[in-house]
Amino acid sequence: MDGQRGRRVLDTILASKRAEIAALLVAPPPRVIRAPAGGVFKALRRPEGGALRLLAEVKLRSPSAGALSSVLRPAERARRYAEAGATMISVLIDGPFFGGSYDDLAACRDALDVAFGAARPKLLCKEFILDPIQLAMAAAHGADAALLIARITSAEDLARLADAARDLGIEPFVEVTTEEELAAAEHARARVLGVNARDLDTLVMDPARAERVLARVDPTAARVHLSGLASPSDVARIAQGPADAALVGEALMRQDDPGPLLAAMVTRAAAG
Ligand SMILES: O=C(O)c1ccccc1NCC(=O)[C@H](O)[C@H](O)COP(=O)(O)O
Repeated sequence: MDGQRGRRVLDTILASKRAEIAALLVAPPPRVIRAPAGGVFKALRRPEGGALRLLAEVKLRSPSAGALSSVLRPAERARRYAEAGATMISVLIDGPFFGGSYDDLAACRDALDVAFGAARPKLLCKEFILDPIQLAMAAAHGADAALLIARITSAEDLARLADAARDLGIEPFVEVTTEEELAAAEHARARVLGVNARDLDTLVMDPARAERVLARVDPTAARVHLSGLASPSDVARIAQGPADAALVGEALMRQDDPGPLLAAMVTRAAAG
């Protein structure tokens, strides 16, 4: 995909978010509140000599891939991810571009609570967050952590949003692409840091740049590789580097039953 198109996609997503935020600010608050679990940082840290943690994503479609599998409903897919060994489940809640919703997040949380109780994987709300009202929605619908994308905010707004997330008891999971964005994440005191191999302005994958930026993240943080992993051997390659965890979306979403592929990835995450 060319760079111009990527920038247009991100700009269109952000324009749609601003309209959604305006509507959320005048809507009644959600009626059911689901308390966050805490412990996200610890869950994502890789023990000395231990296995890379895996995060599995629910995204029904994406601007780069188009439609993905919808055979399993999000809650059933989240349950399969948990059974196959995911430490965290990321739920894309954007509707217009990714086919998700806050209701999907709540359904995943309720299903995981029933099936696994306190041993359930943590839940990440993946959204283009520009305003604290979106964090309140994420918390109410069952998130333990919320994605904050350094590319789409100023450093000061990123720090304010990270504080607002902590005030709600959810972990700010800050996504960066470049060294400059890493500095903004550090200013926001993020301790869970994702480095995206996909540049959101161009939608182009650059694993070498992701590896370079990840190597510069404070080693006391939970360091997460994001995007572009398609196979167990891709996971094994990341497991040999400094990352604590890696997130897999599209490759799992291409599977009607993601269990076998995720289980094979979990095996290679341990073996390196
Ligand atoms: O996935 C996209 O096309 C996309 C477009 C614009 C903004 C964000 C986008 N994706 C978010 C992500 O980076 C991924 O969902 C996530 O890291 C998983 O990546 P993958 O395993 O490559 O699906």
